[in-house]
Amino acid sequence: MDVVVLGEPLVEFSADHALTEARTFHLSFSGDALNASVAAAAQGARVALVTRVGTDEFGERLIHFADGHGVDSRWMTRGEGSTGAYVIGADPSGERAFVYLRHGSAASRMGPQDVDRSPVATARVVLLSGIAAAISDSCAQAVRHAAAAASGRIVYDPNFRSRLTTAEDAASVLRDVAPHSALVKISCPGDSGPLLGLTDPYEVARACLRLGASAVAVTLGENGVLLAEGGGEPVPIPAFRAELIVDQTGAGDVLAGTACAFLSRGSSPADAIRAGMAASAISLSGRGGTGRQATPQEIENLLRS
Ligand SMILES: Nc1ncnc2c1ncn2[C@@H]1O[C@H](COP(=O)(O)OP(=O)(O)O)[C@@H](O)[C@H]1O
Ligand SMILES: O=C(O)C(=O)C[C@H](O)[C@H](O)COP(=O)(O)O
Repeated sequence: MDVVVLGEPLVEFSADHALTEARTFHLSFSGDALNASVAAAAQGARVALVTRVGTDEFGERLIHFADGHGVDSRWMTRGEGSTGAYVIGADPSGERAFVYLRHGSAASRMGPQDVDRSPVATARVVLLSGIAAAISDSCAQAVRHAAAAASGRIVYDPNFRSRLTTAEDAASVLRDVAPHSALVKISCPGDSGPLLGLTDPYEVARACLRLGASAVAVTLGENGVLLAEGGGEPVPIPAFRAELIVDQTGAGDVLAGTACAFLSRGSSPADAIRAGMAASAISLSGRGGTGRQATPQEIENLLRS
């Protein structure tokens, strides 16, 4: 495999109104692990998603969705617990409001044994996230186990979610996984504030290098990325101009998945991140994290522009 992603795909129900009033929901398929897997597969990488879904209809639909987007679903096993889901509403302030329906889900029952029976140890690049580590203690063990099994080939996205974990526990996973990471992608201030107590991107980059990551991409939304590699000074990379912004959800996941695809074929962290940034700018024109995939040609055109 070029890229293996460990985590929980989610069925997404989204509304254009506040959840206190919404009556109609749009169904799509998302979750950070699925968003990133689909983005990596769109670049031609051989991608496996390692997860569990329920034996319910939604589990079946998630597997079909992954298959249909070129993601190898052989390690999406079906078992006890329901398929993870979440509901998104538009808060009157414009902020997205999330309700998770994932407690005790099938994916939350994963553990180190799921890693052992997957291609993690032999994959070129393995994408792990703080969300995967946050959904249960056994999943946190699986993430740490995968980091050790693919040491030096890990891309890590802390993706802090205060509804799923504490800043203290999330920081502990970051400290444990960073030394195994070829690249840490951390959002500032969203992840860096709670996990590192830092909101200056330069300080965040240096702190992640000190934790042992080989390279760090500090994501700054429309302000792009600050990229740092061991030994060098951090370099700001401006965002590509998005032609159309429909939904920012999942932009970071698309960046991470696309960067994994490029790293797996030997690109430098800087080239991989630039490709990821191009893909995420294009993805903003689609709804949710899997609504719009950039083609390799579109990325090439944007990188040349
Ligand atoms: N409005 C935007 N215009 C252009 N690119 C964007 C915009 N928002 C996000 N991006 C791109 O997506 C990347 C990730 O977005 P960000 O919101 O920082 O994600 P996350 O917080 O999940 O890491 C950014 O670094 C940037 O390259
Ligand atoms: O909370 C979870 O478990 C999710 O997976 C939610 C989302 O699908 C993405 O993670 C979006 O995250 P951003 O890329 O930061 O917009």
